[in-house]
Amino acid sequence: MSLLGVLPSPMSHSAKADIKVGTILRDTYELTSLLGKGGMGSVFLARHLRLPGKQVAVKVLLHSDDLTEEQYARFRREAEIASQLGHPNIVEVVDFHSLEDGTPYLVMEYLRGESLAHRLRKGRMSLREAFSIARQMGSALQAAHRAGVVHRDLKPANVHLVPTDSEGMIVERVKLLDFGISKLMGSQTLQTQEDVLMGTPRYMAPEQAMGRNREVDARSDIFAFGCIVYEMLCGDSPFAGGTIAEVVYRVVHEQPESLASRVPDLPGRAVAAVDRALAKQPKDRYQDVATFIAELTGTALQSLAGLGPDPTPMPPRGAARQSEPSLDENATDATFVPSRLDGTGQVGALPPAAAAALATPDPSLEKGSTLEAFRMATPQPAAQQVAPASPPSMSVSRRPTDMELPAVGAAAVQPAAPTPAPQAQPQPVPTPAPASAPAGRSKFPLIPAAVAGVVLVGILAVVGGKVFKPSTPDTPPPTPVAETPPPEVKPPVVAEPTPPAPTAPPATTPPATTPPGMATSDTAPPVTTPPATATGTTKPTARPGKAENIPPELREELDKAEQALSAGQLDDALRIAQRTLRTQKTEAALLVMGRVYCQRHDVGNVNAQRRQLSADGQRKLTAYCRKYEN
Ligand SMILES: Nc1ncnc2c1ncn2[C@@H]1O[C@H](COP(=O)(O)OP(=O)(O)OP(=O)(O)O)[C@@H](O)[C@H]1O
Repeated sequence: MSLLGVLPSPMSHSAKADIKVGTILRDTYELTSLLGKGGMGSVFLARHLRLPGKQVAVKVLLHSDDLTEEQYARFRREAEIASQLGHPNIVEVVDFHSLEDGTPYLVMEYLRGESLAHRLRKGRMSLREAFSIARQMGSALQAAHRAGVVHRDLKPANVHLVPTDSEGMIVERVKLLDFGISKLMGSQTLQTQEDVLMGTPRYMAPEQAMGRNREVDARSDIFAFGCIVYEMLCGDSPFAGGTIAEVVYRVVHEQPESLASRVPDLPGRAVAAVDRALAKQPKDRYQDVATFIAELTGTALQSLAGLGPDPTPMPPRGAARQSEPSLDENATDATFVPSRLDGTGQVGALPPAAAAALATPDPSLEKGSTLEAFRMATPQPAAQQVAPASPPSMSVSRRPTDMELPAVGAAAVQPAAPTPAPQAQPQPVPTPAPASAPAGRSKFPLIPAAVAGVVLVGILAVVGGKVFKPSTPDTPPPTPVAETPPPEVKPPVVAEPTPPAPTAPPATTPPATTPPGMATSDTAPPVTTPPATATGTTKPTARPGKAENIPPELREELDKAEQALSAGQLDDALRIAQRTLRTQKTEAALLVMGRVYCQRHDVGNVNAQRRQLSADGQRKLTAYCRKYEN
């Protein structure tokens, strides 16, 4: 059953009020505090009422009485994509449901720690720390791209740094968030329509800033990734400052100040890699994330993903109608989502204040979101960002400049073939419309018009030459921060022909013991055809009716997962088992995961695993879980 099976049709959503702290969703999740508000909804910390001690983050779609199909599709997509990618560096989605009134919500793992955006307020990072984060991001992005998904809204706010226990040390695990506007490669759904601005201007690739959404592919993510690496290494984003129009202009036309002049002690290799990632033309950028990471850090990105059959990309969902933009009134540093240049008069229909914001450089935007230009020009309520409830303070000290990392000799991942982008076509110059907003189109009529205006400005800038003279960014010199050892990139476990990802370090190997109540044969039982996954995709499934054919290197990984489980290292067991699923879906991996969830009393996930098991596997899991009841 698809995640959407539980939801009513979009048109039936009728929530009349914002959800409040204290609300209990479906007798299961009690909202305990507000974590923040984004463009799509509010994110709450919540506790699971039947699993004492289990905390989750619940994202509830706001204003669902005004919900358009596009917004609904975006929300649904976020849930589906994150749950199906199942990568240790991508936030885990554990549930998706709707309130009695139809308001959809999605339940994610609760991420402690802080966003990369928050971290970057302290200034630039050491090379070592930046590389560690970049490698983990790269691993997640590579998995997404291989699954046919382009994120399209990579920015520091969507990268979370989670302090994690590993092998007796605290390391930081990167988690990528917010697949809300991601695009399935080759899909022609709403997300690929032309002439709309989607993403966050400061991190948008030129083709994206121009609204050429059919040209957006994995290489657009690489551009955004390059912007983030630039910012980590020098403390400022490459295209920051000024109005939205100026940012768009710079993204499309101007080279940012070279990292070499801003941070002279950076290795030339890193400078060159970032320069190439930021190339204006997709064909001049890296064609895949693995090559970018290899050239940036000097060490190839490793992944199990190349070992087995590629996961089947999720089929595009029914194309939802392109309609209202989905910027929420409370969006903070939010993402632009579609506002059409459809000749309805919305193009360029800027309210005077927004038009002024486009034309006038605003130095106060140096550090903030480009969206803030509109917020300042339009009477929007202040955005809310609420600090997480008692985030553990993670004192990760950095080392003094550590400009060269030793290369870990490792086999390069065979890069996935990039999706070729169509040749850029000259864009027609839209005719500016009168500066008045059409009434009654939206609850927040100014923002869509303003967003559409940005696209117009971007296109005008591209086609008509230098429309705006951007102000010279007044950037303070980077402050070298002497800090500490960031999370190490762990030495890989070599598995032939391709070693596993360095972002998911293998568990230390405890003595192999059989887990309590689990026969050894549980790890590779004969299986029958498992039912379709909860999300209805066609990932490789275990073979029916005979023992699984598991390659030796995968078997080795599964053994490690078993050993970690029996040693009580649940995180490691889960991570290793999940990692193997990216190569081949096996009953053994599903059983390891199911048993981890049993021990954690995570009923929802136990059931999710159970549904994918053979009858025999289900029996074994049930027997095992009995021991952990109560
Ligand atoms: N799983 C999570 N655990 C902890 N905090 C989270 C989680 N998901 C989101 N948040 C926090 O909730 C806030 C809102 O997040 P959300 O993804 O809705 O919006 P956003 O990314 O800020 O905006 P937009 O979606 O418009 O780009 C952010 O501060 C984010 O860090």
